[in-house]
Amino acid sequence: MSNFTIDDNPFSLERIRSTLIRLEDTIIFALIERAQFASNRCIYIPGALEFNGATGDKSFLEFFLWETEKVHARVRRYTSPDEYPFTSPLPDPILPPCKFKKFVQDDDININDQIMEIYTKSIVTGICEEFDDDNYGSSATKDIECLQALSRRIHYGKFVAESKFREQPEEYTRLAVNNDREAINELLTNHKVEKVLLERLRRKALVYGQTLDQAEEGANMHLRIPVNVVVELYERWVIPLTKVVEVEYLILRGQRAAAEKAVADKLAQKPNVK
Ligand SMILES: C=C(O[C@@H]1C=C(C(=O)O)C=C[C@H]1O)C(=O)O
Repeated sequence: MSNFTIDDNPFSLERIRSTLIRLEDTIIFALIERAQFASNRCIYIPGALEFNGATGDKSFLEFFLWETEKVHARVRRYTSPDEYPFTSPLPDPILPPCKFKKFVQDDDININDQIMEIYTKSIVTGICEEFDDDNYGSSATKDIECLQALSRRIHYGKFVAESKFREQPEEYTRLAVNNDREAINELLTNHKVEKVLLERLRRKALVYGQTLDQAEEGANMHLRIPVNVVVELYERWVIPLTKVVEVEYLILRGQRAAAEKAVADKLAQKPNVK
C-alpha cells in the first residue's frame, strides 16, 4: 500500500488547483519579462502607430495579437477547452481536431475584453517604468505572453466551477434557476484557499524577482518586479475575474441541469401508450 494516494481523477478539485498553482509561475515570469521594457503606451492606442498601413484602426498590440492568434488558430490552439482567443475572426484549423477528455460543458463565456482592458490600463502601469524606449515589438511580444497566461488562468475557472457543481449539483441548480449570482459567488468562494494563495504568491514574487547578483542570500536590493504588484494583481484582478467566470459558468450549468430534469420528469410522467 503506497504511503500516498495518487489522485487518478484528472479533474478533481485538487488536480485543478494544482494547475492554477503552476500557472502562477507562468504569470510571474511573463510579467518579469514584460517589466524589462518601458510602458511604451503608444502600442495600446488605436492608430498611434502605423506600420505601412498595417495597423489601420487597431492598436499595434491588437494588430500583433490578431496576427499571432490567426496562426495559433490554424494549429488548433482554440479547440482546446482551456484556451480562449482575444481577437476575431480567426481561420479554421489546418490540423484535425484533438480528442479532449470531456469535462466542462460547451459555452460562449469569454471575458478576454475585460482582461485586455485591465491589463493595458492597470497592470502594465504597475510593472513598467512610464516612458518610451522604442521597444514596441518586444513589449507587445511580452504583452501577448502575459495576456495568454492570464486568460488561461482566469478561464480555468470553468474547470473549478464544473468540479464544484458536481460536488453540490442541487444547491448550484437551485441558485442558478433563481439567477442568484451573489449566492453562487458566496458558495463557491474559499477564503482559506485564497489566503494561502496570496501568501505563496508573495514568497514566489520575492524569490523569482531576485537577480541573485549578491552572493549573500537575501541581500538583493533590486527586485525585477515589485512583490506587492504581483500580490495586488491577483487580489484585485485575477481572483475576482476567475470568480466571474465561475459564476457565469455555474448559472449556465445549473439552468441547463434544471431544464434537463424538467424534460426527464415530464417523460417519466408520460403514460405508456399501448
Ligand atoms: C479557484 C477556486 O475558486 C475561487 C477562486 C480562487 C482563485 O481564483 O484563486 C480561489 C478560491 C476560490 O475562492 C478554488 O476554489 O480553488
